[in-house]
Amino acid sequence: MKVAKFGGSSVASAEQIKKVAAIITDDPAKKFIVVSAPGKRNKDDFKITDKLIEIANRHCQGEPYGHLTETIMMRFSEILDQLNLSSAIAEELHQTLEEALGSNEYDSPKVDIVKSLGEVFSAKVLSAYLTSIGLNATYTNPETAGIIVSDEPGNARVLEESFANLYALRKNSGIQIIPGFFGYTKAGKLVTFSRGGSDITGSIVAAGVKAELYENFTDVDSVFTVNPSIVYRPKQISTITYKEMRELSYAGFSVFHDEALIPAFNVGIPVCIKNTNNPEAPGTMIVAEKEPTEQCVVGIAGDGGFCSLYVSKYLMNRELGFGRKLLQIFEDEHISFEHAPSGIDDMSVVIRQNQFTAEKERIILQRIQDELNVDTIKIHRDLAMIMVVGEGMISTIGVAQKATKAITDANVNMVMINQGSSEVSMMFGIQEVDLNRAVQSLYKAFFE
Ligand SMILES: Nc1ncnc2c1ncn2[C@@H]1O[C@H](COP(=O)(O)OP(=O)(O)O)[C@@H](O)[C@H]1O
Ligand SMILES: N[C@@H](CC(=O)OP(=O)(O)O)C(=O)O
Repeated sequence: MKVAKFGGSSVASAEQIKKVAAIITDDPAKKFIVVSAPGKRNKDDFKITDKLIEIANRHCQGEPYGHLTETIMMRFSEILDQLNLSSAIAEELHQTLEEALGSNEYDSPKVDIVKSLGEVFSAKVLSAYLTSIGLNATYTNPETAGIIVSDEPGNARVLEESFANLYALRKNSGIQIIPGFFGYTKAGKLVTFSRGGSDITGSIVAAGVKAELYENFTDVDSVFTVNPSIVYRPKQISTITYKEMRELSYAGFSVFHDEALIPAFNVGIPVCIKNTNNPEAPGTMIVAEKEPTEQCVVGIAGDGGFCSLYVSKYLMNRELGFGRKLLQIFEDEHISFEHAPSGIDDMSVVIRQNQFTAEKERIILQRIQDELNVDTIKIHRDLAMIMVVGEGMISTIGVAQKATKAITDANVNMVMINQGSSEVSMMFGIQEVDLNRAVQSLYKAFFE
């Protein structure tokens, strides 16, 4: 039995939903279907989730949002109309949205309820359509399915008991359609995962029902060795390990959420990335282990939006607790760090720039001066991190040399180099403006 997740691009229009229905009809093993909210129909289009977030924000700030509700209603009405389904689902969406918005007060749990509606109604549309073509399909809410999550609005984590709850769904007959992207706390509050989180729901469901395979349907034939918006028609990856994929997803391969691997990995379920628009293509298999190949680098990813705080202090290495005290300051300010490369007398803390508001920066710099008595503090802004990833690179001669040469050939300055402790990646910090040039040069060096 398989779990299939269809992303926003796969349910963006009636035409796409018909392709999804054909894929489900063709494979009776697909018993659990997870769907995202309708996404972009072309590159200039909008995602329903973005509009819902804008509605919630405008509502909280007392700004008009009627035109956005209208836009969402039009998209759903058009889909329903073209699938010959009753418009009742669109009316229900309108009513649910108004109820979720309720009072004028800013209330973050309500934002999550509003954000989830794209997935809820996408799942309702798909189950109605599958039923209309004669399949036994039922809409299953994550609460009924037993997906229990932590109370972290917009950034939920799955709780262990979910898996046993989901296993119980196996006894139900027919095809169960589950909206992705959210779960419920033990107290019954709806909380969403981070953006792109329907991939996480798919993985949780696959782990819970002990599926033989988790298929993640999107709009590309495979995971490519590099983001296709940076390199034209890059090489495809046929097999990749969980470890490699997690590093690459984290570093910018937006095709699959980096938090979506662990649930499936923990119970040994392989994941396959496939194309709704070309289901015949074999896709990319994500597995626990693979045969070593001569080419140890499997992919190159890069992402911007980082900044780094560098401190140096003579004899830092001999000062007991220095690193802990520095990181404690970030923790006290509720800032999580991404990397913390260090030397004998210096240490950098790399964080996501959007966490580093002017106020936080002032407090952190002040505390470092007052409490740690450092010699130097420097902030590097607008950084990008590039990850060169591949199992086996730790025992392959010349990978670092090839990578640094490629970055140098692109005339890009390296602000930071870090051989990840994971042993499957090498990280380079560069200025964000240089990202595409550096990635293109690395691609050429490793894959052309
Ligand atoms: N290395 C990569 N391989 C394949 N696709 C990638 C990669 N990096 C980024 N992408 C982008 O990810 C997109 C698919 O993810 P996403 O837009 O979230 O799809 P969905 O709507 O199915 O959830 C692709 O269209 C592609 O532009
Ligand atoms: N709709 C949500 C969740 C999701 O996973 O979407 P997609 O499959 O389109 O990336 C979002 O936009 O974040």
